[in-house]
Amino acid sequence: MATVINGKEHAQQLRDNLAIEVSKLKSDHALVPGLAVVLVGEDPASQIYVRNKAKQTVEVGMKSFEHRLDTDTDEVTLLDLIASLNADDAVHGILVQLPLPPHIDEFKVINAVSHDKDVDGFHLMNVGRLNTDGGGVVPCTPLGSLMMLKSQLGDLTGLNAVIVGRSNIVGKPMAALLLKANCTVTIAHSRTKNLEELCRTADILVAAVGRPRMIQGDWIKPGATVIDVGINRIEENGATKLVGDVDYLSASEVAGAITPVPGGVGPMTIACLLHNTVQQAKRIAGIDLSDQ
Ligand SMILES: Nc1nc2c(c(=O)[nH]1)N[C@@H](CN(C=O)c1ccc(C(=O)N[C@@H](CCC(=O)O)C(=O)O)cc1)CN2
Repeated sequence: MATVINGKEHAQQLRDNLAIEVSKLKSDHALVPGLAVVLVGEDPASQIYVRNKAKQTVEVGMKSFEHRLDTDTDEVTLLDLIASLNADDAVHGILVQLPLPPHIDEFKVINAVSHDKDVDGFHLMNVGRLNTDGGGVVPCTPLGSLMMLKSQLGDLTGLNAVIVGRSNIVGKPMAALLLKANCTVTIAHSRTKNLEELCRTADILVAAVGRPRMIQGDWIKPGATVIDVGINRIEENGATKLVGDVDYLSASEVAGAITPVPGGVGPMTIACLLHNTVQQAKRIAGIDLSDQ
């Protein structure tokens, strides 16, 4: 049976370290990192994520600013709020929870956040940096996935990585990170031919397609490390259940290590958001990033 990569434990460890770092920033630099989270609408899952983000921000000693706007909020109002957060010295990180209602232009909103306060790594400047000098802010889900992979496998050099899914939030930045870690990287998607065969070549398989239990155990190379990014709510035996993009039962009989859903990548996404906020606060304050 595969080793279970426990995202909750990894996230707790990261938050414990961040709490120490935040405490030092306060005592040595009088700096309290602040994170503003903006939620437009009432998507139930987004409400849970935003609540957890705010709670954990406070738990590590940072300031949390929550902005909840009605579903029918117009784009100009949202852009005005972002402009005021960009100008607010107490705010070092700004996150606009996705998805946004369809009448709002996501691209415009993401790029209205100052790239210095972007903690999602979605701003064009940070996307560009990840794909060139690697110096910008890295999107939280891929960053958390990479941290768990390195902790599980050590050096990733030369490993064959297959990412199923080509989203801007996960698939593409994950590919950039694995490439930087010296993996040989393939991005697969809904139009990929011989997907099962391709998956069987992977030493590292990252599933980020948003299709419940799509990847079966016999698609996995024996001993491979599987990162399941999917978070799908399904109805089963009259109850709502959370499952990944990987069929966990069959996959865990073949894989060497696997992240569960829930309790895998999800908790690390939020912990990495806190990490990115601390990084941005230090950058804005001109504190050497290797200093703490
Ligand atoms: N601005 C952003 N929007 C969204 C992002 C993002 O990184 N930035 N990612 C996702 C949602 N997301 C974070 O916002 C997120 C998803 C899941 C979890 C999580 O902890 N999941 C738990 C299960 C929780 C549940 O019951 O639903 C788990 O997997 O154990 C955290 C964050 C889309 N939007």
